[in-house]
This record gives sequence, C-alpha cells and structure tokens, in this order.
Amino acid sequence: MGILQVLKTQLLCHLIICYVFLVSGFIINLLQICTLPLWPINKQLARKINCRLGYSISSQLVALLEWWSGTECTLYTAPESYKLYGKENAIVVLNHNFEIDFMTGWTFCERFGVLGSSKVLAKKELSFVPVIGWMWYFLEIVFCKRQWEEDRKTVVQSLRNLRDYPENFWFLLHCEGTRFTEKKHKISMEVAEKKGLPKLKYHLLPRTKGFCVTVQNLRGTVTAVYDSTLNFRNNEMPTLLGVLNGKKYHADLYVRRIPLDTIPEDESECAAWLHKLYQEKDEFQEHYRQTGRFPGAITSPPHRPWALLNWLFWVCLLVYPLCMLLLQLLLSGSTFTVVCTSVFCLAVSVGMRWMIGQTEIDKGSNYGRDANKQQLKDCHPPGQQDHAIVRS
Ligand SMILES: CC/C=C\C/C=C\C/C=C\C/C=C\C/C=C\C/C=C\CCC(=O)SCCNC(=O)CCNC(=O)[C@H](O)C(C)(C)COP(=O)(O)OP(=O)(O)OC[C@H]1O[C@@H](n2cnc3c(N)ncnc32)[C@H](O)[C@@H]1OP(=O)(O)O
Ligand SMILES: CCCCCCCCCCCCCCCC(=O)OC[C@@H](O)COP(=O)(O)O
Repeated sequence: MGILQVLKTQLLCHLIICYVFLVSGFIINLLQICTLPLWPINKQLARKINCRLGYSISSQLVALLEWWSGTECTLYTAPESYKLYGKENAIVVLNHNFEIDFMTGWTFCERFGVLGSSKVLAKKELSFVPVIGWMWYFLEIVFCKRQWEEDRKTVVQSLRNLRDYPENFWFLLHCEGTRFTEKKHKISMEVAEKKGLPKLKYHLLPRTKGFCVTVQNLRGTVTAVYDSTLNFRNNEMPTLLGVLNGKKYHADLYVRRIPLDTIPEDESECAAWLHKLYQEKDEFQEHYRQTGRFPGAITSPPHRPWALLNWLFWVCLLVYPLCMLLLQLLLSGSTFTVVCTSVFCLAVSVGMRWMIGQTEIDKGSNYGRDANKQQLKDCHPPGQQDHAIVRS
C-alpha cells in the first residue's frame, strides 16, 4: 500500500473532508437563502444561480468518488444515444441496489454537464438532511412521503413547476421506491405473484404511480427515458465509508435511450410498460452476472476537471482558517475553551456520521417491508392475509 493510500484511510483526512463539506455546504445554503428575494423578480435567473450553487455542493461528492477513491465509471450505451446525453431533458429510471448509487448517478450527471440541474423523486425524510436536503429545496427537487394519497397533489404540482426549467435536467426515478434487501425482495415478489406478474430476481417490483405521473406531467418537456441499469464489478458492495477510505470501485452503467413518445399515455398501459421494462432490466443483470458485462458498446465519457477544482477551491479557502483557529486555541491555554471546542467537534462528527448513515442500507426504512402491510393485505385473497403479515 502506497503512502497516499495509507493517508486516505486516516481519520484526520476524513475529518478535514467532512469539515470542508459541512462548512462550504452551510455557506452555500446561506447563499441560496440570499437568492430568495430574486425569485419573484427573475425566477429563471434565480434557478440558474441555484444550479451553480448546488453544483458546488454535489460535485464535492463526485470529486470524492472520482478523484479521491479513483472509482471507475464505465458507460455501456449506443453511440447514437450518447450524442444526445446532456443536450435534452430526460427521465432516468435506475435500479436501487447500492449505497453509493446516488454518487455514481451524480458522477454521470457531471460528465454530461447536468449535475447542477439534476432532479430526483426523493423521499421526504431526505429534505431534512443538512446541506444536501436544504440545497434540494432551492433546486426544486420533488419530495414524496411514499403515500400516494398524500403525495398525488404535491408531486403533480412540483413536476408541473419543472416545465419551464431553464437548464437541461435529468429527472431520476428509483421506481422500486426503496433499496434492495433480501427481505424486501421476498415481500415484493409475493405482491408480484398475487398480481400475476413475472418474478424479478435482481429488482424489487417497481411502483408504477410515480413513473406514470412523471411521464404524464413532463410530456412535452422531456424527450426520452434513459433506462439505466447499474452494477459493480466483482460483486463489489460499495459504501460511502469505503469511498472516504479511498477504496476504488468499478461501476458499470448500461443506458438505453427510449423516446418518450413511444411510452403509452394511458395509465394502466404505462404501468404495464414499466413492469415490462423491469423484466428487461432483470435480464440485463442476469447477462451481467453471467458475462461480467452489459450488452452494447462501451463509450466512457471523459473526466472533467471542474469537480476537483471546486473541491480544491473550498479546501484552500477553509483549511487555513481552521489551522489558525486550532493554533490559537492551543495557545490560549484555556482548558474550558479546549474542552468546549472538543465537545463541539465531537458533536459535529456524530452529526456527520448520522448523515453518512442515511446512505446505509441496513439503516434504511421499513418501506416495502412492514410499512406496506395494508397494501399486501389488499393484494391477498381473504384468509391468506395473516400469513403475509407474519412473514413481513
Ligand atoms: C447517461 C447516463 C444516464 C443516467 C445516469 C444515472 C443517474 C443520474 C440521474 C440523476 C441524478 C439525480 C439525483 C441523484 C441524487 C440523489 C438521489 C438519491 C436518492 C433519492 C431516492 C429516493 O429517495 S427513493 C425513494 C423515493 N422515491 C420513490 O419512491 C419513487 C418511486 N415510487 C413511486 O413512484 C410511488 O408510486 C410513489 C412514491 C409515488 C407513491 O408511493 P406509494 O407507496 O403510495 O406507492 P404506490 O401507491 O405506487 O404503491 C402501492 C402499489 O404497490 C404495490 N405494493 C405493495 N407492496 C409492495 C411491495 N412491497 N413491493 C412492490 N409493490 C408493492 C401495491 O399493490 C400497489 O400496487 P398498484 O398496482 O395499486 O399501484
Ligand atoms: C465530501 C463529503 C463527505 C461526507 C458526505 C456526507 C454525505 C451525506 C449524504 C446524504 C445524502 C443522502 C442521499 C441518499 C440517497 C439514498 O440512497 O436514499 C435512500 C432512499 O432512496 C431510499 O431509502 P430506503 O427506503 O431507506 O432504502
């Protein structure tokens, strides 16, 4: 192991990275608040400014993945589709199996110049995560409680707001609605069985409502669906802590560009279309499992330097004052100040660890596991309900 690799595993480095992320994030959140008076005067300008500010936060995670951990991101796609990436609005349908799939998605956004404007249908809980969740308010991210009756109105309204968005954007949908676990998979396949749908081996059954409503409301704004299937080589199960420790992973993403006008307008046909898409995605994963690659040509988009430059800018700006502060603190000789600062640093570290915990699958929600007992009941014929509940 080289010196650099050892350095990457050091707690001090992690603390500095987290400090830079947090402090720069709070500064940017503050700048985003400063754009509030601009919204009623010049909404499009406010949106463009927020895209740049948002970029300055999310690109730090891209820099961490690309430059710190050196993770390789390979794209399998048709050359004729490749030409259009970044030049049109698109809905991205992505499997949800990995703790860092959001970072990998962001890395592809960065390579095609749509990172600042990228959107997602995200669970409401993420809006409370400091820095990223707060940044998302200003980027008009669509949040859902994953309770359709409550979500219907807000999701439709938020999608309609995106119709005149001034920048090209990719709107990400994890139609499975939650990350893959064996338990959730088992329950989800029980639902599939009851609905007479073919079983999926590598995916949970997709929830169709979010997809159908997105297609409906963004028709005319978005030109294509990017069916994206992600996997990592050699059965790697990447984690954010692994990335922070400088571990190099190998992401493979297979993307098919599907023109939006080929997707049925009728809701039940649209839902059936999505179920069929997930069956195809399952076959691609099977192909990957068997051959170690996806079908199609490899057309890896080049690295761009901007994420790294942005990160270095914040490091230069924030690390020097930190050193001065710590030096002054030590020289002050006040035990009280030193203890208070240590407690403060400890609290920040705990907060940071909590944020990282948001990405961890084993700390994930019960959605699709226990929370959907009622829905499972609805799918079961009378008499079989208790069995399903006990197993959930
Ligand atoms: C060239 C490169 C291309 C691509 C690059 C890749 C990516 C880059 C793109 C963009 C990046 C942008 C941002 C990335 C950054 C961060 C993202 C990080 C994470 C955020 C992600 C999340 O938060 S995921 C969780 C929230 N999102 C969703 O849930 C979306 C999917 N869900 C839906 O659409 C739902 O329909 C809903 C949320 C709108 C409503 O939820 P609800 O639970 O009420 O669902 P339904 O009413 O649909 O559910 C009931 C139906 O489901 C059946 N059911 C019951 N139990 C189960 C079960 N266990 N499993 C499956 N199905 C079940 C039930 O029978 C009902 O069936 P119906 O037939 O009646 O619908
Ligand atoms: C350079 C900085 C290093 C420090 C990084 C701190 C990062 C904090 C990141 C918080 C961002 C959270 C995005 C997580 C996305 C995600 O994957 O959410 C899960 C949901 O889809 C589904 O949840 P679930 O139902 O629980 O599976």
